[in-house]
Amino acid sequence: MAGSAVIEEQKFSLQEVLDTFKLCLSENQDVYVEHYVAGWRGLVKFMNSLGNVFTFISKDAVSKIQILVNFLNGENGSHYVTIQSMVKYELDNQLVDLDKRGSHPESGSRTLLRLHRALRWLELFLERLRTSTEDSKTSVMCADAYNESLSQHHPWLIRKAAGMAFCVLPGRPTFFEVMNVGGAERVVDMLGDAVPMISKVYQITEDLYAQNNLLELP
Ligand SMILES: CCCCCCCCCCCCC/C=C/[C@@H](O)[C@H](COP(=O)(O)O)NC(=O)CCCCCCCCCCCCCCC
Repeated sequence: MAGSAVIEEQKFSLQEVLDTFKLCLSENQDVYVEHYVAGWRGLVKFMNSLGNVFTFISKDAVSKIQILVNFLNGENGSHYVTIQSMVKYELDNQLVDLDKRGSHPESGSRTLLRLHRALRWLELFLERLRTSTEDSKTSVMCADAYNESLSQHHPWLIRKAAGMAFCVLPGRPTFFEVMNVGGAERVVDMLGDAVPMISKVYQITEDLYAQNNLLELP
């Protein structure tokens, strides 16, 4: 048993994780919640393999993933198959706290919005990684991507803690190794494939939330 766990760990590749985001889009450009959360699960697994410093970040991501999985497996699960159907169902049934937190503090819509904002960070970070050179610093790329996106939604204390976590990110060579995709050239190819996909999922979600005035959900 222990042996097979090790083999499984060896097989883990960021390529598979990012491929999950490809599965998110339906023919009609709806976004499947199941694959969206599976993508995040994989990312969290990757982040955990980088060290314990990231635990406070992964804990929050895991609890948000769990909220969405619970909806998906719950009695109203059929409404949670896509982000589009989830938003419609929750809005039609007044299941979202729109202005301030009240009786629905953990709606699917507000929970997914948090991951959606983090997806923008991921898109920016991966794009930086793709165009980086041997002497680029992952900590700087990560911080720049964060400051340009997610940090705007975080209070000072979280920004401080995130900044400290970035400082202990492994350097680019180790980072690429843990991704387990192959040499730098293969990583660049893989990212060239994955980033446009992630951008698309991000943009579709962003448009949906904007149309419904949900971008500032408390
Ligand atoms: C690999 C480096 C990992 C750097 C991760 C960068 C993101 C930094 C985010 C810091 C979040 C700190 C935790 C707390 C967050 C919450 O306050 C906050 C608001 O929630 P609330 O409205 O319910 O209170 N939550 C959030 O914004 C959601 C954050 C979700 C973060 C997920 C990060 C997963 C990172 C996956 C890394 C994968 C890297 C792959 C690159 C090849």
